[in-house]
Amino acid sequence: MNEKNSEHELNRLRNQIDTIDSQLLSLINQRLEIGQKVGTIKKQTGSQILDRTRERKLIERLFKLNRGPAGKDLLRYVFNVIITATREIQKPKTISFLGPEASYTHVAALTHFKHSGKFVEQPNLYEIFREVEKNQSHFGVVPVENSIEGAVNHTLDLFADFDLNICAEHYEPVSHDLLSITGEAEDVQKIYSHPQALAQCKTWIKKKFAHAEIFETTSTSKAALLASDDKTIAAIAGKQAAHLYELQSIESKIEDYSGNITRFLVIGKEMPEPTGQDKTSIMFATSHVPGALFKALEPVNRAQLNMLKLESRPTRHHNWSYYFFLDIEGHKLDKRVADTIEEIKQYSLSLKILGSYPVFAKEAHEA
Ligand SMILES: C=C(O[C@@H]1C=C(C(=O)O)C=C[C@H]1O)C(=O)O
Repeated sequence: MNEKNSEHELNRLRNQIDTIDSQLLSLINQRLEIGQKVGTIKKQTGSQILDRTRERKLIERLFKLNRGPAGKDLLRYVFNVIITATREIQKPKTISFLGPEASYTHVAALTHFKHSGKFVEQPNLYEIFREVEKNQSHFGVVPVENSIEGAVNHTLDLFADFDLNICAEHYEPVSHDLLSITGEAEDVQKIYSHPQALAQCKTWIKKKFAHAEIFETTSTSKAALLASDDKTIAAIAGKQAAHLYELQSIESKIEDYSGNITRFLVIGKEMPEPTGQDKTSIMFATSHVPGALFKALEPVNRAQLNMLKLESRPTRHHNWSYYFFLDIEGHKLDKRVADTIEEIKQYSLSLKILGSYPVFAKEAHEA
């Protein structure tokens, strides 16, 4: 095929793709409209939006119908997104995240909710908790722990101030870029980022940008936004922020350790049902006497429950008194878990169940 012919053929094929895309768009919208009608019936009959049996049958039917080249994984992935959107339209959800757009919390929120819902940015973590408490948002997404830097203390402290449930957990890989308008290292005089990201890259910064002044921002995307206005500012942020704020990468993967991952929590007022693979998070304060923590944890050991995490934070009410944040295996409706929590309560000054929720399964968010 000569150049002219192949260009002609390419145009013809792309026109076909455009026609198919128009049909797909129209079909997706038709499906969503039908979903809305199904939603109205469910509301009248008082039935639940989610119908897992119907969803499973629907996917199985498509697998049987399929003649390729699409594989099962692709079909599951594509239809999962469409089904999530169909569920969402029956009962729209509002989700608060740490703004501005393209922060890691935003990315985690989008991935967790499969881009379905109304995503609203908040200027800080406190506002996320407050929006959910005031019923302005159904859910909030907050970072709680990073594999390099450890606990996000601010989030833990907010659990003491608000009575909200943990409804889910989400793990999101985090890889940082140094970003600026020009993408030239010699233009950089200041480095902006969230304290967690700065800490995750501190050795790299010391080695490569010892001369730069460091400034903390409320989020990595806020740093990117500020960098998009001044070529002497470089932001440590993710690829999504680079894209959104039209920044160039000076260097990628600048975190001090690879495999960097952040655990996020979805907070809300819902209480997830047991799934058989759950975690329960509690917080409690022990009295300031020798052996208090040991006594409080003994029931966990006796019940042979797996302890998944233990963190401590000052209560801020009295010096040297602490809140302990404990994650254990199982759901609070499991008798063994409920009895253990009752026992811990007896050795605690106060105890709050933060929630029982399914253990994160990566596949659930891919498929
Ligand atoms: C549309 C419905 O509601 C939900 C969405 C489904 C879908 O997108 O096909 C299927 C089952 C339900 O979880 C339904 O019940 O048919």
